[in-house]
Amino acid sequence: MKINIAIDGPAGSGKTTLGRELARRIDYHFLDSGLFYRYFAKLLTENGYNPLEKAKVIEFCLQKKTVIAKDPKLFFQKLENQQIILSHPKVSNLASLFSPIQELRQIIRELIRELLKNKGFVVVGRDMTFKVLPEAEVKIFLTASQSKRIERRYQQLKESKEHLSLEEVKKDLVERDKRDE
Ligand SMILES: Nc1ncnc2c1ncn2[C@@H]1O[C@H](COP(=O)(O)OP(=O)(O)OP(=O)(O)O)[C@@H](O)[C@H]1O
Ligand SMILES: Nc1ccn([C@H]2C[C@H](O)[C@@H](COP(=O)(O)O)O2)c(=O)n1
Repeated sequence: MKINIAIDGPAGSGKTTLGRELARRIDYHFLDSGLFYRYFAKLLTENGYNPLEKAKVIEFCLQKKTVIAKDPKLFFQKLENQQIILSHPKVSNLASLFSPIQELRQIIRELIRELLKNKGFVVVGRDMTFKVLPEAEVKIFLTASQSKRIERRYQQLKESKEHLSLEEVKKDLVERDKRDE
């Protein structure tokens, strides 16, 4: 019988690295909740919404959630196809503008719970073990010191095309830690 495994922890703690590898080894689906926030933020922006128009944003996202829940396979395919674009720091910035909207967070949490009900997922994200999937059969909380995580993120970006200075990486990660508190 399959179960769900939730991995939580701050930015740069290694959730994605561990989650992907674990899912590969035990032949589970891997789900990165951060991609959901990024997907919605990108879609909202492309459709002309801004985070100040809260009511409109919520209405749009509720509609999208219903459509996605009807055909999860198509949605997973879209996330897979858009992975590189969604991982871009520009999309990360968009996500951080929309993700403080509590109602949007609730919509995404409900969507994730709906998609995970058939089990067999390794899911990663910063509120996975206590807000989204508190009943997950296995819960892992990863952490590392802030300075280690800054160093890792800096190296990670250095290896990609999106090279940022150590100061920029530090500022971004410290801000993200504050938002996640
Ligand atoms: N245990 C580890 N030791 C050293 N480096 C690691 C370790 N785990 C992950 N890393 C490296 O740290 C970087 C960040 O890891 P990863 O993307 O998995 O973190 P994350 O928690 O998913 O971050 P975010 O929440 O920002 O998406 C990657 O370059 C990864 O290779
Ligand atoms: N469980 C989650 C996952 C992500 N977010 C927010 C935080 C960021 O603003 C954005 C992108 O996350 P990332 O892909 O960088 O991990 O989504 C969240 O609030 N809860």
